[in-house]
Amino acid sequence: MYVDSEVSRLRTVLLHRPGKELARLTPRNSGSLLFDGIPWVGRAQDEHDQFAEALRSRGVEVLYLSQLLAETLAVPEARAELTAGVLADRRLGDGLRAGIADYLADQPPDRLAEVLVAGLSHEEVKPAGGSLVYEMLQPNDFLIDPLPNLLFTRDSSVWVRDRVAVTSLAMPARRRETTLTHAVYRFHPRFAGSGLLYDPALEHVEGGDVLVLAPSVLAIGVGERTTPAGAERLARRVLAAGLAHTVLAVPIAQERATMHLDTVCTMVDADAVVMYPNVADTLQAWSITSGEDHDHLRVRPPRPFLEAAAEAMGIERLRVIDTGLDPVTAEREQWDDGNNTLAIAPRLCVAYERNVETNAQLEHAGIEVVRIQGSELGSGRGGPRCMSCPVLRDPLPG
Ligand SMILES: NC(=[NH2+])NCCC[C@H](N)C(=O)O
Repeated sequence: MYVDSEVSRLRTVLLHRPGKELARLTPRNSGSLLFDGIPWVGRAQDEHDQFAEALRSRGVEVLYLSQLLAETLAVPEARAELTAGVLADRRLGDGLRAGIADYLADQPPDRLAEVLVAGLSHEEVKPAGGSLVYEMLQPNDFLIDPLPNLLFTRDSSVWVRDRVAVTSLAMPARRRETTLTHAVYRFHPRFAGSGLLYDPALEHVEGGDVLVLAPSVLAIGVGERTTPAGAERLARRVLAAGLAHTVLAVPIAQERATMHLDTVCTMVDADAVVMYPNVADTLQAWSITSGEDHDHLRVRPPRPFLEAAAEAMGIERLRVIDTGLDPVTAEREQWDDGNNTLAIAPRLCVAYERNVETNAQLEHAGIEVVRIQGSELGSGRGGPRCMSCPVLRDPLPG
């Protein structure tokens, strides 16, 4: 497990193939569950399988979160922790809690994993003892909420070199995702001994905001999800552990369209990014380095992001692939995750095929684009980068 850049050869990636949790979305709950439409589940799965195949056929090992979770649940301590987590929900009441506890105790690991991801609705359980809560709920109410955004594995954990940061998700609909990743990284044999850099109890940081610009340089978007306090905490941890010498805090508009830094900027080469043209000239960065001792940080006032990044990365210039799009096309394609590419290697990235103009411009600039369908996957507002958590990349040649 090792990641020191956004672009060096990708070897292992963590994905989540969407399942029954998507079938829980309705027009009434999709807003609070952070989807802009009601995806066609079977087609979303096909699209996701194509995405996984595009990676596999290029030599990338694909790990599936559900499988890791089921294997993790074979460990009694992990099972106890994750079960206790959902039972602690204060909406339940004692009668229903006991009924759900009995139900969960009867499930084998793979079904339990499915319940933890897809949730549990009222009609699926019948508590043996009396429960006012159970009687008063409607058949389709959730007893355990579904996690449709687990698909975006980028956000619930992020690797910085050989350490993993289990993040602290800001939106209520996503908080429980990190109980799953936290358990997987601590209890699954594959990750035994991995050092935890961050945990969900800390200030909000989401993985979509974290870019490993170079082996010792991190950029952290601060906006709708990651708070200044979260960026500061992660910066302290990364600097103290010697995993970076500079962390850039990058303010982004606190809007749905730009919920993470990776919705406006992703790397496509060791010294190049594709960036939403409407922000390319205005993005700023505060730069954070270590002060005299561990407790002190040196925070420098904001400067243009591209300048601050190039300086920290020790390169003359961070190239922006100029998509040259008119503001309307740029806005449409940004909304559909045109800037949210996943690099498999330098100058080779995966992108949604629908962003025709952005992809054409990337190719024009010498970037090979592996196009995938995303009409259904994209209804959750996330592209190839959001849907992937790199676990192993080759070290970036120095
Ligand atoms: N890294 C990303 N850009 N992730 C996209 C997450 C989309 C998800 N529906 C949310 O609103 O949280």
